[in-house]
Amino acid sequence: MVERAAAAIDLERFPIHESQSQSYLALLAEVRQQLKETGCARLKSFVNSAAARALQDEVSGVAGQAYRSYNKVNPYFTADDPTLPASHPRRHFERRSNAFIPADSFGANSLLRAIYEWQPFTDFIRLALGESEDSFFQYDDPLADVIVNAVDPGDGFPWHFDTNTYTVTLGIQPGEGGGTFQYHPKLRSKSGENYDRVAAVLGGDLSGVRSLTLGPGDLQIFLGRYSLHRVTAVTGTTSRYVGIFSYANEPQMCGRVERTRQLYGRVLDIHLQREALLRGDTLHD
Ligand SMILES: O=C(O)CCC(=O)C(=O)O
Ligand SMILES: [Fe+2]
Repeated sequence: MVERAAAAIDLERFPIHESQSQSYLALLAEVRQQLKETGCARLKSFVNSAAARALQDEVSGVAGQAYRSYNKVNPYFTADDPTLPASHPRRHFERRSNAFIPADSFGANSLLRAIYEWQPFTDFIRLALGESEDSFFQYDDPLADVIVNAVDPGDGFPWHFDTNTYTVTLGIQPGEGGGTFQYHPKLRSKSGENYDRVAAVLGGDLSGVRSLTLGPGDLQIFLGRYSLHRVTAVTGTTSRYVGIFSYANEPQMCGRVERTRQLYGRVLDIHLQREALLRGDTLHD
């Protein structure tokens, strides 16, 4: 498993297995700089082309297991607030169609999982994000630790801020057309929502917006909590596949029961048990 990850990653350009080397430190500095400047770091062809093709085959083989859910969302995933003016960003709702291929589709033989499980990969992501060993853990959720976001032709993902601080994605299949990842770097910050500028982008002002297509094998580290972003509608006949690797700041973190049911259409014992632990009982509300 470990060897598969090492063989899949272009270690000449991205020597993430040699943490003491000069080139490792240079790579780390470069990624950190990109994150500081734009909130988004992209390592093009991080996975070599043979492995990228293998990932495409692997994901196509389990795409039928994707769970689809449809809803209307605002950029903050919050409920409508009729006390605000109609033009307020929190009242801007767009249709979101979402299909996640759950993590249990990627078992012990999965190359996508092998990359996620490779310790040098986790360490590199952790250091790039400036996290310490006691504040950075793989997500402990067998349905959600490593998943694929599958966007079918006609679908997209409207403007939003992520709930989590960062998202680590791996391009697998871009789709024929569309499916562009667009983001406005650092549109909001800890100190303010910047609603005026958010409203401008929602209204079509793309002047501060950057666009990129995540090619097969490209790795992206993105600080999605502060940068408004979307995926434009996919066109053509093939779906867009992006692997999503999840991490948490505490050990043993897994999804809440309600949210897991929304995203995957089912829950596992671990979700019920952890929630019971948190709540102290297993009674229904
Ligand atoms: O598919 C992508 O490139 C990003 C999706 C995204 O923004 C998200 O899952 O929050
Ligand atoms: Fe996002």
